[in-house]
Amino acid sequence: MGYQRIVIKLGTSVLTSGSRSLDKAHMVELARQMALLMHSGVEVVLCTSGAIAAGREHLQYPVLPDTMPNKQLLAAVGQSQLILAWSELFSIYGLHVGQLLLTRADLRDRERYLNARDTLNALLDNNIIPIINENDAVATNEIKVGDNDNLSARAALLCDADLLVLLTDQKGLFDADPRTNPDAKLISSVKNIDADLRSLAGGAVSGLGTGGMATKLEAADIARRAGIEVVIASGHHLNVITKVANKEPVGTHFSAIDNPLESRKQWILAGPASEGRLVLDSGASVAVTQNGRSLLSKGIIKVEGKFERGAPIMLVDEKGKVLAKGMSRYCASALALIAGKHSNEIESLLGYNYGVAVVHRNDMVLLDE
Ligand SMILES: Nc1ncnc2c1ncn2[C@@H]1O[C@H](COP(=O)(O)OP(=O)(O)O)[C@@H](O)[C@H]1O
Ligand SMILES: N[C@@H](CCC(=O)OP(=O)(O)O)C(=O)O
Repeated sequence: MGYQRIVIKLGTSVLTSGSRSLDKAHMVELARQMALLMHSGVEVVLCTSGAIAAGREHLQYPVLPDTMPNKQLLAAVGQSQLILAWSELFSIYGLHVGQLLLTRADLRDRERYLNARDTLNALLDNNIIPIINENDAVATNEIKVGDNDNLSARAALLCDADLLVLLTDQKGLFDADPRTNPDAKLISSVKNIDADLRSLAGGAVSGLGTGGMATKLEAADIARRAGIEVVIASGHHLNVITKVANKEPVGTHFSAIDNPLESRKQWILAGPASEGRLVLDSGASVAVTQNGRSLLSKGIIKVEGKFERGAPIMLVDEKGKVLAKGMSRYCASALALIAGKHSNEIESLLGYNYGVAVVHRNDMVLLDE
């Protein structure tokens, strides 16, 4: 059984072929491959970078101070050029495109998340290619990260894809950065993303890219935990898109986990970055990770960061190892008061009680390897 719905992320390095401007000739080739899939009944969602690069090109490489508003200026100008280019290229193959500019806020808010999902499905149901990019004009912190790798993973969760393809300027994930290590070897398949594997991935070097391999691994981990296979490959490999769609061995393949998260936990995992951290004692760490229990106040050693009730937080052990991501039932200041105390003291200490579990197991996604 082939893939039915594929999210394809094209990094800046692929769209510019390492130059300062969009490589329209290569974009035609990529559009041809995606059109071939669409016409064969495989649904394609395109997550495209390149707005900032396109903006610089359109304005003829203005010398601008490296400020956030100027990056947003370039992205705002470039996005219109980018979507125009994709619209014209796909029209060659008889396909229309629809633009979705998303931010983390759109994916954090459940209603906006569901609205975006409905739009994606409506476009695909009508054989129209959804084209997604970060809404850089308003999403300042995302421009600083500029991370379309993670955006494409969230798009894959949003549209319930069965494959995420991250195309870049390297053949895949290597055991070291191939730019600086000529002896680096390509890793062809990954069954588990652990700290050792993450340590192989450096940041962006191409100068035009933003995410680097580190964000590609973050994206791969989110997608695979939701049951979505992932491939990282070179956007310049001959027929890379059709080959990956046909399950030919190209790039680095990441297996999906056997028991994918249900949709609410996918939403927690792919939701906003964590705002706080709870340090758990050894007993709570075992209870949460090995016994699947909820986190009680007694097991909290330390509360780090400021966050409100319902905010996503990271649960770590005494050595700082990340154990889980969850939604806290209490704000940071309340947790600081009840940390280390027995659950039956909550009411007396706070004057209110949202329940014994500080983070309920149904609001928790385990991340320990
Ligand atoms: N272990 C690794 N394997 C492959 N590439 C790596 C690795 N570590 C760092 N990199 C760097 O990540 C870059 C790809 O990320 P990036 O420049 O952001 O491209 P894109 O624009 O496609 O996101 C590669 O050009 C490479 O220099
Ligand atoms: N929204 C930005 C995306 C930046 C980004 O993630 O770039 P890359 O690391 O090349 O995928 C743009 O279109 O330039």
